[in-house]
Amino acid sequence: MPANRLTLPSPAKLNLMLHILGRREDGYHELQTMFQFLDYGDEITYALRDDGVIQLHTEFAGVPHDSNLIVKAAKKLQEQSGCSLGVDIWIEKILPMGGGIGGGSSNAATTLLGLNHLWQLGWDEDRLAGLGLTLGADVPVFVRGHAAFAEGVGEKLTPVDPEEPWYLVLVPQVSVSTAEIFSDPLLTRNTPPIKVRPVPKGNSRNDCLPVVTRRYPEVRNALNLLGKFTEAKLTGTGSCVFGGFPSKAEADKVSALLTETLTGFVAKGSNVSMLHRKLQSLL
Ligand SMILES: C[C@@](CO)(OP(=O)(O)O)[C@H](O)COP(=O)(O)OP(=O)(O)OC[C@H]1O[C@@H](n2ccc(N)nc2=O)[C@H](O)[C@@H]1O
Ligand SMILES: Nc1ncnc2c1ncn2[C@@H]1O[C@H](COP(=O)(O)OP(=O)(O)O)[C@@H](O)[C@H]1O
Repeated sequence: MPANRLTLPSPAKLNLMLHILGRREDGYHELQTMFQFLDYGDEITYALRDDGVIQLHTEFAGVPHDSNLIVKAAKKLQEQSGCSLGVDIWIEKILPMGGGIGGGSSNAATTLLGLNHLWQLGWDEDRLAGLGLTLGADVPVFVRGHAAFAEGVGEKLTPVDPEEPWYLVLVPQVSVSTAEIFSDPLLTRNTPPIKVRPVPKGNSRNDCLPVVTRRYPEVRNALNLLGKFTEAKLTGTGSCVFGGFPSKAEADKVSALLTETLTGFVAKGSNVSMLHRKLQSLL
């Protein structure tokens, strides 16, 4: 008997570097970025319904039910698969919104994989990633579940295996809109593409950083404080900043000093997402 209830993790991601190569005719930007997952994230529970209704029971401040990426992902999958089943959904949300750690995209990907399992659709990963891309540029990497060098708008993925340090992630109390940063006239949009693989060391810049720090003093402050202990970087379009440490103890030590005044958390970097590790254990 297949389970009629499923609880799955929905991990965060970091952009270890992010270069902006240019702007396409549709306004989207061509990127080169490196994604790695964190063993840290939300937890989503799905319970099967046989009446076709899709109901998210957890309320999100500022996000109407039908605009939630969890609901959008479920509805699209239901429509495109012609499935007559429905689902009740609850989420324990710990990932900050607008933090550049991909919470919304991750929730959408977890929902696609979770419902593919619960509704027994048998879709393969290519098909799920294709549907995911229509929900957001970052969804495919969460569907694939392996750390990746990404090109295009983030959909051309090459699996990579960077080191897996412990990270201290600081969460400045501001929500940064991705669209706002990409529409800033001062954004660097002409970084030459990296053509050799693996990506040579010294390419860890994030082209969004100058624009984000100019607009958000809170992010500048977090980068300065963390930068006293390790190389401090911005993930995605922010607001979160992060730094790597060789052990949990060292990350915890710096965390104890900085989280007196700032919000943050410590988590292990991971090249195989915890969602995929959990799904593997169900098979
Ligand atoms: C740049 C990244 C790096 O991971 O930023 P974060 O959002 O994670 O900070 C992502 O690719 C973001 O992906 P995602 O958050 O899914 O973006 P989307 O919802 O698809 O796009 C939001 C808006 O940002 C702009 N946008 C997004 C991605 C891109 N490559 N070029 C763009 O110009 C577009 O104006 C778009 O309408
Ligand atoms: N399930 C969801 N989780 C988080 N944000 C969501 C979700 N559904 C819709 N959103 C919207 O998407 C925006 C971007 O969210 P998120 O992916 O967390 O940020 P980022 O891409 O900066 O990491 C939020 O500000 C919110 O309005």
